[in-house]
Amino acid sequence: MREEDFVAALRKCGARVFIVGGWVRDQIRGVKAHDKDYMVAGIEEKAFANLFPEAEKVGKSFPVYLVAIDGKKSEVAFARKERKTGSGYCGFAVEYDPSVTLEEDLYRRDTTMNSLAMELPSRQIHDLYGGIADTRRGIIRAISEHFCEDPVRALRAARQAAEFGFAIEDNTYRLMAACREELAGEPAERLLGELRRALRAPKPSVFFRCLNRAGILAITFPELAALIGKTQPAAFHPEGDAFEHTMLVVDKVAAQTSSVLARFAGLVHDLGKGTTPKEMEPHHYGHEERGLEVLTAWNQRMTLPRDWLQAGGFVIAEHMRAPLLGKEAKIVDLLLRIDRSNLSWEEFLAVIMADHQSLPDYLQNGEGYVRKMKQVSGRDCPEGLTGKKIGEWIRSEQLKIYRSLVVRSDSAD
Ligand SMILES: Nc1ccn([C@@H]2O[C@H](COP(=O)(O)OP(=O)(O)OP(=O)(O)O)[C@@H](O)[C@H]2O)c(=O)n1
Repeated sequence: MREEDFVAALRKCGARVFIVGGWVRDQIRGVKAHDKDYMVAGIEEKAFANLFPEAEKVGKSFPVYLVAIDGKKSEVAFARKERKTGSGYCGFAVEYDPSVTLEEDLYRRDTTMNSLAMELPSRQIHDLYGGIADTRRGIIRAISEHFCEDPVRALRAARQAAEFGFAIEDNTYRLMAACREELAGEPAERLLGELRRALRAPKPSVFFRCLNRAGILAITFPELAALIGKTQPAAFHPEGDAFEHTMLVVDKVAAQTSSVLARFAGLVHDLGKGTTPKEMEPHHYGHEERGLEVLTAWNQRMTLPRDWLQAGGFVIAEHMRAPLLGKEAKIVDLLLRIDRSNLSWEEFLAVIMADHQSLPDYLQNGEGYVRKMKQVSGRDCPEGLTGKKIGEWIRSEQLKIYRSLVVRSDSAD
């Protein structure tokens, strides 16, 4: 159905139709807007369903319909009011009868930039809370004290600050802080959803810094908050403590690759520094082992995506020794391990480079070396070898190949 037909049918029944939220905000930002969300006011649900029998009802606590408009399935919601009845994001009573007005619907939303509505067909923008000015000035501002009614809005604000390069104003920080208690009871998937989107941002560090400034990093991601104040040798880390170092690394990885997997691995590479005994600081001997324990505990707390867990664990275990190996046999083992990991070479090297600033030849050219080494096949082994002996022969052949390649690349200089 064409948008204009959808709108005309509703207006014939006396309803008003709006595009709301992120799409309108992104028009003002002048960036390619994502999917349109529609909101209708002044119509009974039954009348709507009769008008669009092909619309698919979704949403449990309040009706949202999926309607094919201009070739895309778009969400259509009814103007609604929300009343807090208990804790957490389920503790709401929702009212959505036809008497609910545009003003009431916009008031229950999170921030001014997300409260803009474009009425159709006139395309008039309703800006009740100064959302246009805030969007133009890059300011994230809660509409009212209702902000705290969904505590995950605190993470949304921090994530949108990272995504758009916007600043959160002071009173909104206060409201984010007020979400503290209820955040502890939020489902992990909602927090991880925001973390995933924050990791896609150009500078993911902004997300963690905003949470920290609001005093809620320790509630949401205590493993990262534990890095704050953990000192490091100044000669190697002029940037400051282990948290500052982690923020630097995650942003550097983000500058190299759009891979969320690599960015997560960068985020967690030094988690073990958060549990270094005070008397050992500024050194963090054994932080690789401790880091794996912290990641395991984080996973028990939140159930991380399996591929994040794998990539994070791999980088935690390898990041210190990977660029410092001397023995060829160890280098060959490492190169084969990297190849078997769930990170691509580009992803792994982006993290190591962000952490160490430079790469030895065996890492820089590692992918090519491994490609050649993997050509060795057990089928070519000398007759009479069996079982373990075949494995040993393959390894010694791979080592020979590695040695020949390294010599060649050295002499080519
Ligand atoms: N916790 C939430 C989630 C959403 N919204 C409102 O619902 C709209 C649509 O939400 P959603 O599509 O999740 O996000 P957007 O803000 O549209 O944009 P983005 O996906 O870029 O975050 C938001 O703009 C906001 O008005 C809200 O008030 N509180």
